[in-house]
Amino acid sequence: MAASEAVTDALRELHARYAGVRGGRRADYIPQLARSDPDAFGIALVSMDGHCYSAGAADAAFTLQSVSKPFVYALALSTLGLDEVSRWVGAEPSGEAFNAISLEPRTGRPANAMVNAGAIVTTALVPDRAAVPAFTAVLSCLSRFAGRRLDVDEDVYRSEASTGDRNRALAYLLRSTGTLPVDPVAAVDTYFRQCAVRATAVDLAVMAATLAHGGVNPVTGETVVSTEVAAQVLSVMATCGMYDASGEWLLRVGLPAKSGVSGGLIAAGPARFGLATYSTPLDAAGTSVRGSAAIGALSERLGLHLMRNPALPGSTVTLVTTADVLPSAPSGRRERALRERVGVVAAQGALDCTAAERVLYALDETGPERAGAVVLDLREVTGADSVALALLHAGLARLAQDGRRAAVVDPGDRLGPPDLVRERTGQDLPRFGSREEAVERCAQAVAGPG
Ligand SMILES: NC(=O)CC[C@H](N)C(=O)O
Repeated sequence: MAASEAVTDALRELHARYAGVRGGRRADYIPQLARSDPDAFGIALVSMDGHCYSAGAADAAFTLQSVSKPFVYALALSTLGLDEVSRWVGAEPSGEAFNAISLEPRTGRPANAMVNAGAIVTTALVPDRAAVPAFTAVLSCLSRFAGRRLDVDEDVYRSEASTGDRNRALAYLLRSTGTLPVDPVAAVDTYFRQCAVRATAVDLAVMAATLAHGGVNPVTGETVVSTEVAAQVLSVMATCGMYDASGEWLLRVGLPAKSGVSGGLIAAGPARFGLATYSTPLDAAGTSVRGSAAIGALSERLGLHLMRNPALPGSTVTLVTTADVLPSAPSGRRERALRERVGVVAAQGALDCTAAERVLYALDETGPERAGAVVLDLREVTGADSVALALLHAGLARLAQDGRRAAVVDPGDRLGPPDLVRERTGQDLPRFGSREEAVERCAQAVAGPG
């Protein structure tokens, strides 16, 4: 491993830059957390291919605390669906601290699943069965996100259970408004256990990467939750994950994230990376000071801000021209004139909706005055998602309606099976193995009989 060490070097550089930052205070309302090492600082990054990079104390274990909340929300969503979960817990930023004693005025629901009140309800929604008690389901879900068997830090659990009256008070308040479906004592106990689950920054980065990867753990390959649920969780993390600092965080860092009072912090770059840090001194919102500085810098350095993510220009269409200018064009006048009326468009890479629009626009650029027929060369296309395919098929159908002939160079069947193409485009689209063959046939067709 040498070349990819450059990624590790970037993390080491950030680690060195922020390790000396002194601000913030460790949480001490859970007495055991005040015993943590304030100097321990770890950073981890996991790619969508499951490659792990880290710097500093990325293997030091600590308790998840509120970082557990999005994953248990994912479990509740997977079990009950968004509509049922939303009957119990909202999805609006509260603008308040994580432990605020406040519920939605009209419904009595907690504002969202990231604040304590909402997380207690979310945990209470996890079915508690004799065969699979609620906490067993929670621990197994968190473990699948992490890709290894996690366990509970019993000291931290006992420390919070013996001092957590504010959360118990919240649970009783919830039951009084009819928004806690189970016994408050049991609900809070499961919630405290979930908060005391132990993991490392590397584990957290794998968990964040699983959300960023549409619910599939990129290290183990296991589908932990559906793509829909992963997107729902990331949405709530983006608007509510940092409590009363969520708006500012989205503005500056631009990533769905979740903080915890034990010093853990995760952020997810959808389809890009899972990021995590560990450092215990916290700011006023309960976020790790070094962690937020490091993840903010990493987002900036890697260009991860969700709203500043332009598609690379010109990376789809590699050629828009008429066949008469291609190197293989014959010298005869008549042949050249016929080939002038054949447009050629070549595309490359993976096609999504943005790329498909570029291809369709390029097809139009070759006609109709200049070219009567068009050859679409898809040999360098590596794949197309269903949205791109639907757009391409519809575009080819429109071309046919306009009376333009089309042919594709598509030996890899990137356009989909011929039956589907026929159904969607309303024609038997001629397919060729080489561009030259396609151009020749189109030129003959444009010339017409004789
Ligand atoms: N922000 C947090 O990490 C809070 C979690 C902690 N267990 C609590 O309920 O107070």
